[in-house]
Amino acid sequence: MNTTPGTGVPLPPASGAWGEGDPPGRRQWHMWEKPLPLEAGGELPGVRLAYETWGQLTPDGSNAVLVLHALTGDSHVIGPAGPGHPTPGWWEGLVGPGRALDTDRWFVVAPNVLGGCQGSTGPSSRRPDGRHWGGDFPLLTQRDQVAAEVDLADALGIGRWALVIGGSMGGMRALEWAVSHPERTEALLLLACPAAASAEQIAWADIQLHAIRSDPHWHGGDYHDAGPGRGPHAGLGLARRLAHVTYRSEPELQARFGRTPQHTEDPWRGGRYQVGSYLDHHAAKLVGRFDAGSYVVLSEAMNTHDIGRGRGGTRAALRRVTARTLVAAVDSDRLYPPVQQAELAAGIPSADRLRVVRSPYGHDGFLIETDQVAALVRELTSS
Ligand SMILES: CC(=O)SCCNC(=O)CCNC(=O)[C@H](O)C(C)(C)COP(=O)(O)OP(=O)(O)OC[C@H]1O[C@@H](n2cnc3c(N)ncnc32)[C@H](O)[C@@H]1OP(=O)(O)O
Ligand SMILES: N[C@@H](CCO)C(=O)O
Repeated sequence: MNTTPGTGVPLPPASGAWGEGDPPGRRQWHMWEKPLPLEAGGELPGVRLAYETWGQLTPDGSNAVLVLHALTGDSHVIGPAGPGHPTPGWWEGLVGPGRALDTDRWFVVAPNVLGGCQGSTGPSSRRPDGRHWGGDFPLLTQRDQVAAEVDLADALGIGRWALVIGGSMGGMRALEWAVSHPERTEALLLLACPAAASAEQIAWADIQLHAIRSDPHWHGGDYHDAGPGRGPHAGLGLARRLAHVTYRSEPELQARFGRTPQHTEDPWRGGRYQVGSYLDHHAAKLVGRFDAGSYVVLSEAMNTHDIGRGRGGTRAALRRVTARTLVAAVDSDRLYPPVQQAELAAGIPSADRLRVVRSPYGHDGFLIETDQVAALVRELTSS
């Protein structure tokens, strides 16, 4: 078995690893019958969205909740790792019987984002002619991704979501839902996301894109047929290392790792500090479960995020939202700082005051502080 050097984490085969195959489990697929028209022009044929659901849809369709994942998430909100699900659920504490999104009450739907690599159409998927999309996969925007999710909602018979919830990239799509389809979004919970990607967010993403594209195994994105274990793994690993630092806070890293060497390694003689080893670990885990092409497509899509584009600017766009809304910031988030969520809370007429998730963990706080997120869900769904 090929493994990421020095980690033992298995590398995916370059071909057939993502976006294809129908592993057993709860995952289902929705196929678009027509090509999806894209905001940047052109269209995407053969679109499919992978999704998972929990609970039962009521006959009037009024209890549906849409959960939207972040950059490297997937449809597997809860449940163990298994075939097709390399990680256990990423919001385990939030969804299930007796939890804030109580599946005895709510019908919870979680799609894998368009452009992703866990069942939905993305660069590692095959085009109608059988070749991988690779570097020919078109530029997507959040609006395209939401348009694909609208078709899924229609297919499931959901005319209006009782709640749309998302953090980070998922929050961008949740916002896009509420702005483009206010009549279909009854309540909205936005976590750690902006109205538009800022210069700094674009800058961090650009550096990550450079890391991937400068990997000699990138081949312009056409590496999916390169053979088992071949792909821009080093570039993707670099991108994840950098991103992961932005996902955490400086005080957390300092308190947790300080200047401590990793076990018996000596940083003065080529060994690693603990924090370097920690980043190596997260890089290797991502390389083992995620497609670099999807990472590029989704990062570029996040860079296009600007809720006011073509809508008379951010303030005018936010005024379209009619959903009962809560916006929450993570107090230590240096990637999507609270000032961005304050702008959302102030600009959405139906939003209550900005809520703050207290966490030492930085941006990842929206994934880690599930008790605080659960309290916000309960507040929003009890009224
Ligand atoms: C919606 C979505 O975003 S879905 C995708 C979410 N999941 C991911 O992004 C996976 C990457 N992980 C993360 O982003 C974060 O780990 C979270 C948010 C999921 C969880 O955060 P935390 O619970 O604080 O985990 P933390 O960052 O401390 O990482 C723990 C891991 O680091 C490892 N680790 C800790 N210190 C070191 C070290 N010195 N050297 C090597 N590995 C280390 C631990 O062994 C543990 O490994 P494991 O996850 O394989 O069991
Ligand atoms: N850990 C999250 C952070 C981005 O919000 C992810 O990988 O999706």
